Amino acid sequence: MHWTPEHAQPLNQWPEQHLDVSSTTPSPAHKLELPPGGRQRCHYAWAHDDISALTASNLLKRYAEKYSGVLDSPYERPTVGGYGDATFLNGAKGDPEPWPGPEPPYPLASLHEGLPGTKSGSGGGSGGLGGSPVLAGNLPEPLYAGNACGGPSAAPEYAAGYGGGYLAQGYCAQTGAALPPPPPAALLQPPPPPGYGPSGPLYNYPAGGYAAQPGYGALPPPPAPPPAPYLTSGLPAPTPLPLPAPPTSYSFQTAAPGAEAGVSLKRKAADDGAEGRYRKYVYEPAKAAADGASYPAADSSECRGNGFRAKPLGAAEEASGKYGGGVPLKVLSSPVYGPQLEPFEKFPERAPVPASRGGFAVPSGEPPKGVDPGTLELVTSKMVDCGPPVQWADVAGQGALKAALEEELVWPLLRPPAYPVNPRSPRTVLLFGPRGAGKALLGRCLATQLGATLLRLRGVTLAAPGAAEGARLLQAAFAAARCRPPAVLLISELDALLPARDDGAAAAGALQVQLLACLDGSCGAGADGVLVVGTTSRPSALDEATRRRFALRFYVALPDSPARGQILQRALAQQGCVLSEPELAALVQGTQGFSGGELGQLCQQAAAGAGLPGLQRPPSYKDLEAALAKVGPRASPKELDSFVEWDKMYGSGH
Ligand SMILES: Nc1ncnc2c1ncn2[C@@H]1O[C@H](COP(=O)(O)OP(=O)(O)OP(=O)(O)O)[C@@H](O)[C@H]1O
Ligand SMILES: [Mg+2]
Repeated sequence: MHWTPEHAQPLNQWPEQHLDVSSTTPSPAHKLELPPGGRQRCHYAWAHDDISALTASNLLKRYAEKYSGVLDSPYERPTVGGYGDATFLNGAKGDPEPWPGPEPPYPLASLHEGLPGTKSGSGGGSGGLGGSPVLAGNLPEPLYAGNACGGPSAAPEYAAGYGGGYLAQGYCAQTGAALPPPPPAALLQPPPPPGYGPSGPLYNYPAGGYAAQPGYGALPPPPAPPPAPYLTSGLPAPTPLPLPAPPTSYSFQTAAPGAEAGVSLKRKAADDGAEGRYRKYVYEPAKAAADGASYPAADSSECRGNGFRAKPLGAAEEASGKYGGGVPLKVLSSPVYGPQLEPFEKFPERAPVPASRGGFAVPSGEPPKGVDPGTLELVTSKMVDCGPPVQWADVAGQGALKAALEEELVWPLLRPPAYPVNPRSPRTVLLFGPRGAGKALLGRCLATQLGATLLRLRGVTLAAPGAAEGARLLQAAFAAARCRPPAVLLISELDALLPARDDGAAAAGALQVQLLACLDGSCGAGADGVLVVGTTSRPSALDEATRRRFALRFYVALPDSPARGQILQRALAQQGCVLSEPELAALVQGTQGFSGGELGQLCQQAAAGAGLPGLQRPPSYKDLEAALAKVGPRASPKELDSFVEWDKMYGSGH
């Protein structure tokens, strides 16, 4: 400052002059009250804002020397008790008042932004560097306009856990964790909105990473999160995003959900969440029976329905009796779902029937009323199915259908007390779909699940001897079923019992009349413990009277690709043929539209092509390719469409 005589006068008489700035720290006498609003302006008598070039360069040089070390040195968190926000924000030490008035024209990040608990967007003394809080924190006050008027002379210090009035609601004070030195460049930009960090990854997962998804196997936890990148916005990391919904899919071995025709989204949606629920339906290649049969033949002398072994009654069997009539059954508990799923429990053993009565006999020893004993004997010997038990897992695919059958039919029949709402659980179900799609197989499976004796009839067989004879056999079958509960009466090709719509032959009518009477319960079908399963590949041939007699009507669609693969593998394994993965995949692809029955025929055809009977070697892929020329799918696309249409109109959906 150049001394002149005017300067001898008292200060306040000094003429307005420009200040020759040599320090920006005004002496106490010059400390200004902050003007309301707006940025602080310093107007001293001698202040003027143009300084000589020499002075400016001296200043720059001095500051450059003085602070070059600071800029290069790592950021050290200011010690406790240093200057708090107040100092910085207001250029007046310890002044707790927030920066008065409206925010400065643009949201400057205050010195403390970037520290959890700092007031975001607050008017701040940080000047010139565009909201570079921490960098600003490193720099001396000359760079802060706010401090030009009495700011601290040293880098501001932050009280650990600072919680002064400047903190916006909801922010927690910095807890003393040293902040990593911020990337200076990143701090030169205006603070991004909360939740967005620098160009690096979004910091949005909890410190411990995501918990493994329940049920779908523990997802590998994501790598430990990097140290929280300093968010230039100065805001604490946003709350973690909600965990992603676990993936939805059936857990048992079939195609992707919905791949099976007619699978209702409702049921799928209802079941998607039950992880592992359908695990019990997983299709397991059967243990090839010694004689190569698809199922180990049961010992027919012990035939009790599906080849059950007789076993002395246990206490549980005594206690039951719901379906036992005179023949108490072990109380079946419904299969346990979910991860703790037990392997499908052995279906109950049926109580032994004294050998003297053999075969299918009335528990009380009395033949059912109105039924000729000879006919009864015929029915018993011809109709009782002594095939091996069929578990859900023996039926490839059909996941949603199996679940519907179990929930709407098996459970209510097995556990009436658990279903008080529906005192009369359905006792009639119609399975319709293409030939060989597995309708009879499912009927047998129902008998196994119910621990029931299985009586099998074929519409064609009943109709063959004439309607009158057929009607008599039908009546005997129902009576036999009634006196050996629980029993499943499986009537295949139901449509054959009805007169062909076009010829209206009266004879067949008698058969249909008998069928409807029996379905109405007049010959035992309504009795407890008798389930009638009708199957047809011509549902449209059923008239309304017959259709309405079946409380449930389910579409048995052709197997999807995974199911075809499982059926092929099982059939070929029984012939000692093992295909490579690519060969099996090609075969599955090449048998699109085949039913389970047709796949079995294909394998038999291939085996036949693999050498003379008795000299056969296991069929090879080439034999299968050759067999494809002879065995093809019977159901036409038009026919398949008609099934879907009928299902939409009359099906129970699943
Ligand atoms: N989903 C499946 N899983 C395993 N095997 C199957 C499946 N579908 C059909 N099969 C096999 O195909 C053959 C025919 O099955 P099934 O008799 O149940 O067909 P269907 O629908 O009753 O035929 P139809 O309409 O001619 O009476 C059986 O050997 C059965 O084991
Ligand atoms: Mg059948």
